[in-house]
Amino acid sequence: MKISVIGTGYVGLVTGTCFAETGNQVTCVDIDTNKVARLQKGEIPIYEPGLDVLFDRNIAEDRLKFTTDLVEGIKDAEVIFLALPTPPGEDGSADLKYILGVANDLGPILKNYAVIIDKSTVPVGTAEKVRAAIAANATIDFDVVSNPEFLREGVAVEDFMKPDRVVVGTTSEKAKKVMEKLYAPLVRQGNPVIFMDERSAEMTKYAANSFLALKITFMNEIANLCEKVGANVDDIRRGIGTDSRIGKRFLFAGIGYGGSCFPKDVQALAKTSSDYGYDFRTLRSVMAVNDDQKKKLLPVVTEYFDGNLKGKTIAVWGLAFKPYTDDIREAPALENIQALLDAGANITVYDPEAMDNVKKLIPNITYCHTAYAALDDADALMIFTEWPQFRTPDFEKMSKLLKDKVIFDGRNLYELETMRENGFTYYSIGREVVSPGVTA
Ligand SMILES: NC(=O)c1ccc[n+]([C@@H]2O[C@H](COP(=O)([O-])OP(=O)(O)OC[C@H]3O[C@@H](n4cnc5c(N)ncnc54)[C@H](O)[C@@H]3O)[C@@H](O)[C@H]2O)c1
Ligand SMILES: O=c1ccn([C@@H]2O[C@H](COP(=O)(O)OP(=O)(O)O[C@H]3O[C@H](CO)[C@@H](O)[C@H](O)[C@H]3O)[C@@H](O)[C@H]2O)c(=O)[nH]1
Repeated sequence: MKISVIGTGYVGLVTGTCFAETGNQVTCVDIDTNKVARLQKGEIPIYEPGLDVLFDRNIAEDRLKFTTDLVEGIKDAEVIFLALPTPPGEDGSADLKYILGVANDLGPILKNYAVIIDKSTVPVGTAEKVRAAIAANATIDFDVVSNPEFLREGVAVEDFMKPDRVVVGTTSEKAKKVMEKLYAPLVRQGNPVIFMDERSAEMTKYAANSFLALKITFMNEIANLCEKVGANVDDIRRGIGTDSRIGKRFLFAGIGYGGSCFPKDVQALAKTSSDYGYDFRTLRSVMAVNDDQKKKLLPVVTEYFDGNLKGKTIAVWGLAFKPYTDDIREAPALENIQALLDAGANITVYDPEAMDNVKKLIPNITYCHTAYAALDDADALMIFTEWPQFRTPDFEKMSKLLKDKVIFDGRNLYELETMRENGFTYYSIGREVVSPGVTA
């Protein structure tokens, strides 16, 4: 098939590359000239494991192209993906200006029947708006389909190539056939392509993200209670996750959820609810609890240093909102670093992939080449991202480098017993505090 992808960010680039990999002819369009120039030179502008192999192969085999020219980009396309940003507007609703802007541009330049696919996360009713915007200027037949994307950053290629399910919102039989053909190579193991009306498809995406955010937030509240009653949240996770009705995944308590999706999508669903006169109380709680959770370790660190962080050096491990990505959107680390700086602390940081992105936002901290370099002469370590390389560090080396052997861990990386054996003071989430000389 001839496919066009408009918007070549995390979703667009993965979508374009993966559909080239299944043998289609793909052109990716973006208005960011710098990004397109890099892509045309064979450079991937994001860090996404496994994407490079597919990207290089499909460019070499001439199935994957990049352009800034929309007319050229959609020429002869049977399928046109909209993988454009939908950031939160001032009132929390998803801002549709990018999607509707492109929809307005598409009308006059469509020259053959095409299925236009909303891949972006968009509120209920958007497909109707996109259809109306295109139809206002179009002279030929087209369909608009809602096809939300469920990939996770860091494992995007795997999620895309082997999706748990594909959700397609359309009532057009013609579009349905195109979508079946497009996705057939990705669902050969029998994972379903679930057809529904477009409003339900749009809502499914928000329901999925909000439910996952709720699941994490519930565990974060259990963790907060564990700290008070003297229980261990990791044991509770294992104890409940083995119940197949609950499931093992997305039960890890921590320093709050971040990223480009959960925060904005929970907010957007809450806004949709209030627009329709429904008070979605669990969503309001999820947002409020997560805001607090992200700041949870700040008073703990401050109290440890007797209420005064002035002149203290805090080492930070992890900046990305999660491992295996350089994405720092809504990353808990950033808010915490800013608060520590405001309190007069100095910061030394290490992240294997995300430091370049943070440098642009927070230039006045020390970026280190290794995790250990960040610890040199620091008064304490804070951990915000569970990169695998932080999981089994050399505790002896850490002891020598840190001025004070204290760790504030927002991701529960270490066993309490290990920290006790190594003589650290160790604060984590939903577990007892480890203090040297104090037995469990
Ligand atoms: N990032 C994820 O993991 C993920 C997963 C599922 C769904 N989504 C949803 O997918 C959508 C895109 O997210 P993303 O993370 O890929 O965003 P992104 O910011 O990484 O990429 C969007 C791209 O669109 C380009 N763009 C903006 N206006 C344009 C225009 N008029 N023409 C062509 N290109 C234009 C931007 O330059 C940018 O490269 C959002 O709705 C998001 O909620 C994201
Ligand atoms: O048990 C868990 C799992 C995740 N998180 C946090 O939740 C956030 C989101 O993580 P994850 O869902 O893995 O990353 P995303 O790439 O943001 O993916 C989510 O958002 C995408 C964009 O909508 C969807 O496509 C995906 O299905 C959905 O998982 C991160 O801050 C994680 O640290 C936890 O705190 N505990």
